[in-house]
Amino acid sequence: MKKIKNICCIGAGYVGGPTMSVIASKCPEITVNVVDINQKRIDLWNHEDLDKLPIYEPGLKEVVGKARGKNLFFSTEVDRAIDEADMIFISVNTPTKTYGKGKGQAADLKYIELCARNIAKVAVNDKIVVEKSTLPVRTAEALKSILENTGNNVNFEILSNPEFLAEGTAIDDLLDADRILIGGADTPSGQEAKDALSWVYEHWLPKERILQTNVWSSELSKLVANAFLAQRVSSINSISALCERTDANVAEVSKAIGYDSRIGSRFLNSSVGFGGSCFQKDILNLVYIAKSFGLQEVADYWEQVIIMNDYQKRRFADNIIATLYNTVSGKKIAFYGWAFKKDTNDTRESAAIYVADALLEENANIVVYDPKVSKETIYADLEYLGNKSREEIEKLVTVVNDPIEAAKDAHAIAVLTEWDEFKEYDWQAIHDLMLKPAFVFDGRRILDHKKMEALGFKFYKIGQNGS
Ligand SMILES: NC(=O)C1=CN([C@@H]2O[C@H](COP(=O)(O)OP(=O)(O)OC[C@H]3O[C@@H](n4cnc5c(N)ncnc54)[C@H](O)[C@@H]3O)[C@@H](O)[C@H]2O)C=CC1
Ligand SMILES: O=C(O)[C@H]1O[C@H](OP(=O)(O)OP(=O)(O)OC[C@H]2O[C@@H](n3ccc(=O)[nH]c3=O)[C@H](O)[C@@H]2O)[C@H](O)[C@@H](O)[C@@H]1O
Repeated sequence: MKKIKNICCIGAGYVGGPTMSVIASKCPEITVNVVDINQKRIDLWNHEDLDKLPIYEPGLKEVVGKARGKNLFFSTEVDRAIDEADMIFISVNTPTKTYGKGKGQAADLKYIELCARNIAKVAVNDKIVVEKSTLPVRTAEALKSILENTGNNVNFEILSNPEFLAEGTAIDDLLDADRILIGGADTPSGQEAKDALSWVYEHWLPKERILQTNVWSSELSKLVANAFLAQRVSSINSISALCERTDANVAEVSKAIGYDSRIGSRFLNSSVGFGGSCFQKDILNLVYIAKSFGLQEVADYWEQVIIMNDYQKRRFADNIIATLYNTVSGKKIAFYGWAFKKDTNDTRESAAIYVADALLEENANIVVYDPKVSKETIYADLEYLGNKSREEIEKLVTVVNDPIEAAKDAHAIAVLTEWDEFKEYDWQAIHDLMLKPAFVFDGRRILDHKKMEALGFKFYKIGQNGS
């Protein structure tokens, strides 16, 4: 069996960085080069202070600290890394297209294509090329065509190996993955490539968890896994609206249905809406693919997951406005949390951005506190939406490093991320500092209804009326 000696990963982002760090730490005999065109990002990966890594992920700095400089290297020398590698992972971003055909739905594959052309140009010996990025089903076909038509007559074996890690738990997810999915061609060289990649993962995972399939099943399974997960969140969020009208409690409903082993209890936490760089992007991609094959009903079915998520974010913002006597103009509203979930500094598609946008439309003054997100990121997120100028945003939105300061003289607090520290605050002290009546809108269901009411708050929790 072919034993891989040198791996190159193109793309040092939320997936490339942690994934390759774990591979390097578990496979000391393999040299792993993680390369990126973003010099600033690479400099941070190489920062001597491990607290300055470009990504915050529990356990990441320990893994990087163990392997970096030994068999794990971060650099911008893309061509050299491609040349030296037997196996090349492509882990670049695949955002939703913002222009042209498929705008707003299809995946933008320009970065993938650039990688393929670069690999083809540089490679002078056979390579296994692994799709790590999430891609539309049948992308491997396009990759193969580019590699074979622009390459130096070497053999490229293409595998699909989608990543299932979740941010905030990336290291644990990688170390103890439920499964590893490897799609490849059903030919002797395809089988050899699949076995070579399986061997890498077998350094720390039992063989039974490594699934081999054809390429198309693997590519499609990644989109389907995210669609099913997001669908569960939208399903329970749709029920949260019904709970608020009927005095049912969404947590009790989740628990009651989750006890059914066919349904299962995970991923049934009602919230202000799912965020993150992938759920929406991947479902839109699935919708686009279904439409492109003329499967309109299939497309409509999955699009509803996004529609429900948008509804949930809007509903949360509308409830704040309605509860604050139908006007938030000039009122100070503190946001606790900006990241799309706890334990990450990632804010892509975070519900907080959309709730803020809706309140800014009503001229609210927003003060944000998030333990891991920078001021610049928050401003950039709002600017990216394009509804307000940078100047207007800076006038209406303040970012602070202290949750108590955020609460001072606020009309309301909205909890947008489920950071553990929010549960530990001295909420009595916070209440004392706020204007009265002091409103708290819990979009993450992390605070106790009875306690908050006993402290004097007017307390609103997604999916639940009263205690
Ligand atoms: N973020 C997540 O939790 C997960 C993401 N994925 C998928 O993994 C892929 C990557 O996602 P992230 O790591 O979050 O993206 P990211 O945006 O954090 O990182 C991508 C990196 O690729 C680099 N890059 C782009 N084109 C390049 C090129 N031609 N040469 C060298 N570097 C280049 C960018 O500079 C960037 O640093 C996406 O397809 C995503 O859908 C899959 C599972 C989980
Ligand atoms: O392809 C990807 O990018 C990844 O997308 C998700 O991972 P991630 O987005 O990092 O985080 P999740 O834990 O899935 O949370 C996504 C969003 O749903 C929300 N959520 C999740 C679970 C839940 O019960 N309720 C809920 O509102 C979270 O707060 C968050 O905003 C998947 O869980 C990963 O398996 C996948 O690899």
